[in-house]
Amino acid sequence: MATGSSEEVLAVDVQNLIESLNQADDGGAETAGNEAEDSMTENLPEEGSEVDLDVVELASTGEGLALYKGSKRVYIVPFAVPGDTVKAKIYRHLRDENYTVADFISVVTPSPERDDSRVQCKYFAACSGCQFQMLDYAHQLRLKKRIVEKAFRHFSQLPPELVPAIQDTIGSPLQYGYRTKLTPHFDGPPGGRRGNNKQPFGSRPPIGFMLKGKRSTLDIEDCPIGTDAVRLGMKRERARMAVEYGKYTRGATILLRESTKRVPKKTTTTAAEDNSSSLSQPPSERETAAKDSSPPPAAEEDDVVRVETDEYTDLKTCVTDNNGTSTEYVGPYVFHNPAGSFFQNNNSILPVFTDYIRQHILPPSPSSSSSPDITTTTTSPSPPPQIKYLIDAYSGSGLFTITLSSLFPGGSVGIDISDASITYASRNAASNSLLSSSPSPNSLSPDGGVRFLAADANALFTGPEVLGRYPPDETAVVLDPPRKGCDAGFLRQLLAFAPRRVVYVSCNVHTQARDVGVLVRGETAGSGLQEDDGAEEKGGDDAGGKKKEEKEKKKKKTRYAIESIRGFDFFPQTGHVEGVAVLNRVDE
Ligand SMILES: C[S@@+](CC[C@H](N)C(=O)[O-])C[C@H]1O[C@@H](n2cnc3c(N)ncnc32)[C@H](O)[C@@H]1O
Repeated sequence: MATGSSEEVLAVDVQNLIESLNQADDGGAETAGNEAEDSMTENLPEEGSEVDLDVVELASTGEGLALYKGSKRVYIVPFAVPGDTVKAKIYRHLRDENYTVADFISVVTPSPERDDSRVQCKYFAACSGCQFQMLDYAHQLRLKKRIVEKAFRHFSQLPPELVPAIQDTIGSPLQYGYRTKLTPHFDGPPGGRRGNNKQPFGSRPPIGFMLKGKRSTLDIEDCPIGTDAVRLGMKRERARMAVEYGKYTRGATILLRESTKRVPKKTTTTAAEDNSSSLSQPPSERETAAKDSSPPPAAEEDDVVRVETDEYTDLKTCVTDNNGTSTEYVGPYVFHNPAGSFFQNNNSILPVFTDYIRQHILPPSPSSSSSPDITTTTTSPSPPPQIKYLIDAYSGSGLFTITLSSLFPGGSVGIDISDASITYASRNAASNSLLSSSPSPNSLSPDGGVRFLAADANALFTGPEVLGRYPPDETAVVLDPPRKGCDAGFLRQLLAFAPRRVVYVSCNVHTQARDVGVLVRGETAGSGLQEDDGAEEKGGDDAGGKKKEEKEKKKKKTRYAIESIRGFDFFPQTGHVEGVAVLNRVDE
């Protein structure tokens, strides 16, 4: 079970529910372990039978946790919310995992929170996505706040006093029609083993998403969380497959990625053209339209969705070529991306989200904060130095590096393991007039510009570039790793580097909580760095004294305090939430 995986998250929720049931029980002395054993020896309903279950909790994976006839065994049932009584079919009793998995059949008595008229998708309760559709949106946001709370309670391994109250989840402006990327798939023809099956399909295979709880694909005509352009793309791809299915001998995933061509209605000076546009200006004060060098949409007029505003017309199309380019606008910035590589999937929330990161990447000014600045040492009356440098680890095609760069006069560097994303990141910096004046495209020199490096994030700490050139006291780091989080080596090196401020963004709040726990507990700065042999100390001269002082400093523990944590709803109708944790180095 990988840390922060759905299986682990579910297992933790089940265990906590069993413990709370035990505590509520009169005979509370019984342990969760005993209870689990009892639940396996009790008469369990037969696999395949249908039973009524009372849903008492919502797991952080989006499923309901239910009980059967007063027993304390936990049943996992999807598409159900606390307060529901549902009819479910027992799928499997999992002895090791200590729970039973069941398929949802129907609602017997609805929870007061449930209103099925809210459901906008005809595949609800069959497709594995979008389990929250029956809930009011405000309620979905409250549930996501709770998911973040539980993640930090159970996965950070921090005492409660070190975790501030989780703030309210910021909602998505669009709650349907928001996903700029969908990837329906189809399976290969039956009867063959991977790769060896050369038989063509006899008819168009089902194209869609996984059936909930099954290893088969549900044919999906339309997906209402997709944007209009993506939904049109889905229709077009299904029509193409109805003709071309015979060409395929294997299963495949179809890329549907929205791309925007922005056509201004009146001439505006672009940031790229305006030489007076200063890097230190916030984007709101720059001219609006960033230079768009994207090609015009090649699609037929029928495949173009037009979105009109006072200033421009957006022509939205759907890219299906993984090696193609997609273009998105976030506020005044334009981003070109390799269509098959990572870019955030909900464009509607990105202006709100990137503004929030802009507001929090630097410490609050003393006048705007009632609490003392915890990065200021208590013994020194002098204010801490200004933060001038930004490191964007796991930068993708530069979303944060570019939207934050005007706050960092010293310079910004983004690093990502994907060559394609970094090639586009440099192009995006140019399109937004932010390229460094330094001639070498891979140079990290902090000269006020924006730089990108195609490498593993650990490379930040292995060369002299960042360690030598980005003073930790004047550097902020934004982290946005993939779902599995940061690796232990990266966190150790980050602690050794000890930047003043860290903003950790993640689409998996469980691995985020784990990693934030590591940063808050801290490690000895300098661990992993080469130790000196202490020869100079023996002389007891000035140089020796300095060396000793230096060594003492290295031994100091670097740790962080959490300033704030909150979720952003990038994924309405689902149980997923994007977390943002803001951390300050604690100087002791
Ligand atoms: C969640 S995405 C974030 C991208 C970007 N911050 C954004 O919002 O568009 C995670 C990124 O981490 C990159 N990545 C994965 N493993 C990495 C590693 N070991 N070192 C550097 N980047 C990595 C992926 O290529 C991907 O672009």
